[in-house]
Amino acid sequence: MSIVLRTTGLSKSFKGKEVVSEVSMTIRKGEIYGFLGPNGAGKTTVMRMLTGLVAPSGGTIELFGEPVRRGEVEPLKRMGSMIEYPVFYEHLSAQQNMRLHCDYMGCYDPDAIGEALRLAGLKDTGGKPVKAFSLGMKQRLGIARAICAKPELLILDEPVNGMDPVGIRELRELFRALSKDYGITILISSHILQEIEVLADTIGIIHEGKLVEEVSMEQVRNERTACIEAVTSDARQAAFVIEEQLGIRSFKVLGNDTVRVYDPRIAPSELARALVLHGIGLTSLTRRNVSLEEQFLKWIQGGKSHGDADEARASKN
Ligand SMILES: Nc1ncnc2c1ncn2[C@@H]1O[C@H](COP(=O)(O)OP(=O)(O)OP(=O)(O)O)[C@@H](O)[C@H]1O
Repeated sequence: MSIVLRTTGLSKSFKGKEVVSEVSMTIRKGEIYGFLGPNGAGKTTVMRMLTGLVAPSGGTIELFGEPVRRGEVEPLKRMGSMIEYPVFYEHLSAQQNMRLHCDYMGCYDPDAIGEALRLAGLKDTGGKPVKAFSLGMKQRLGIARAICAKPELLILDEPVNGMDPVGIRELRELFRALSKDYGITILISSHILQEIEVLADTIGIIHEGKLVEEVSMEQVRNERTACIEAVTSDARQAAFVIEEQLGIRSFKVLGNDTVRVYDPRIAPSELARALVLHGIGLTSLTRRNVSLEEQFLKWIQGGKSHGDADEARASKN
C-alpha cells in the first residue's frame, strides 16, 4: 500500500518550549488513521504543521511521496482539512460559503457543492444563514467544505466535538463512506478512545508531544484476545518459570502477584501445571481480553506494548 503522508522527527516549539517532539508517523493510502491523545497532547499542532498553517521547528513532512518545502501549495491542493472550529461568513448560506471556498480552491465542478452538502447531510438548508446553524451543522459544513474539492487526504481535527450521539453516528458513517466508497485517506484526531476505536484502521497515540505508539487496529484486536491472566503467590517467580521453563517471551508482570501471558500457543492447563510444579501458588487463572482502554492508559503512562518481556525481566532483577 502506498504511503500518503510520512513525517520524520517532526517537532514544534513555541517560545522555546517544545510541544511536539520528534513525531514520525506514516499514513497509508485509503486508511483511516486515528490520531489519539489527551487534551493538550499536541494533535492540533501536528495537524497545523501538516496543513501548512504553522511551520515546523524541525523534521520533515512527505506528502504523496514528495518532501514538502516551506510555503509550497501544490500538495495542499490535494488535501482537505478542518482544523479546530471551522470559521464561516456567518451571514451567508451554506451554499454561498461553499461557493466562496470552491472559487478560492479553483474547484469548478458544478456538482461538487451539492454533492458535498448532500454527503454531509446539509442539502436542505436553503438560504438559511450560517449564524442560525447549530454547532453540529457548522461541523458538518466544515466537513462539506473539506471534501468538496475531492481531496485525496482529509485531515479532521476532533470533528465530532460537541455533537450529539446521533450526529456522531451519522458522521462516523460518512467517514467510513468517504474512505471505502471514495477512496479518501483520512487522518482524524480525537481525545476519545471509543470514537477512534470503532473507526480507525491504524492508531497513532500522542502524549506530551511524543508519538508513543503507532499500531494497526487489527494488531490491537488480535493481541488483546489472546491473554491468560494468572494471579499467583509470586509474580516474579512465575515470570521466571514462564520464560525459562516454557520458553515464552510474550508476557507481562503486573504488580506482585499477576502475570499476563499473550502467547496463543499456551493452553491455560499447561500454564497452570508448570506453575504448580515449580511450587508457585495459583489463586486464579483466567482468559481475558485486555481492553483498548487499558492498553491506551499503559501507552500514555509510558508502558510498552505487551509483546515485550523487558518489564518482566526488569522486575526479576
Ligand atoms: N500558538 C501557540 N503558542 C503557544 N503554545 C501553544 C500554541 N499552540 C499550542 N500550544 C501549546 O501546545 C500544546 C499542544 O497543544 P495542541 O492544541 O496541539 O494539543 P491538542 O492535542 O490538540 O489538544 P486539544 O485536544 O486540547 O486541542 C499545549 O500545551 C498548547 O498550550
